[in-house]
Amino acid sequence: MNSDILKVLYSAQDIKATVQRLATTVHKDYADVKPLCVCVLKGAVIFMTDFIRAYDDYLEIDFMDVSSYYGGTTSSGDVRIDKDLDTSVKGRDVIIVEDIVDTGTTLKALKELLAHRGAKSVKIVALLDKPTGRTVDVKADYVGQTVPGEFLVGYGLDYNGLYRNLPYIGVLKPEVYK
Ligand SMILES: O=P(O)(O)OC[C@H]1O[C@H](OP(=O)(O)OP(=O)(O)O)[C@H](O)[C@@H]1O
Ligand code: HPA
Ligand SMILES: [Mg+2]
Repeated sequence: MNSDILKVLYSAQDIKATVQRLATTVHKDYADVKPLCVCVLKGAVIFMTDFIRAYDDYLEIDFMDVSSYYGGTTSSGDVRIDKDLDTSVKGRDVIIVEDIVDTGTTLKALKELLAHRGAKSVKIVALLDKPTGRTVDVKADYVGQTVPGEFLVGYGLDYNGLYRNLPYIGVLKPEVYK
């Protein structure tokens, strides 16, 4: 699996420091509230589990499965809800926890949906932001790292369902998907 990686962008240690910084920054804005952290399956699952443990205060969690990629390296532009939340977001301060903002399709749709359902506030914490990929107008409120326009894998990010379990984030060798 490691031999499929062209270069490592963020080591496990880099990611740990980034996640801790994000949790501390986000917490400052939620000092008096118990936010509902919504993990966007499956990519954000690794980030979410580390983020909530670095967040040293009351919070609740829930999960939503939204897909727009269907296994490839380019977005289809459509978003499909495969698993909905169990929790009502009405009146809640929601933090969407996402691994990467690329075209922005997933997060724009999700943010609008949760606001429409009556969330008191909806903010986005994204471990990675790939601004060169953006095709729709959406911005994460908290960003861990801004990344170049390459296809990344590891720490939750997949190619064809694989590489999510890499402890680091790296660039896949183009010959793997070409
Ligand atoms: O900004 P976008 O262009 O929408 O891309 C970002 C989304 O794409 C990936 O998820 P994907 O839909 O591939 O599903 P997964 O999380 O199950 O890997 C990634 O985890 C983000 O959720
Ligand atoms: O760079 C990426 N890697 C994996 N999944 C993704 N989904 C959007 N961008 C990416
Ligand atoms: Mg995802």
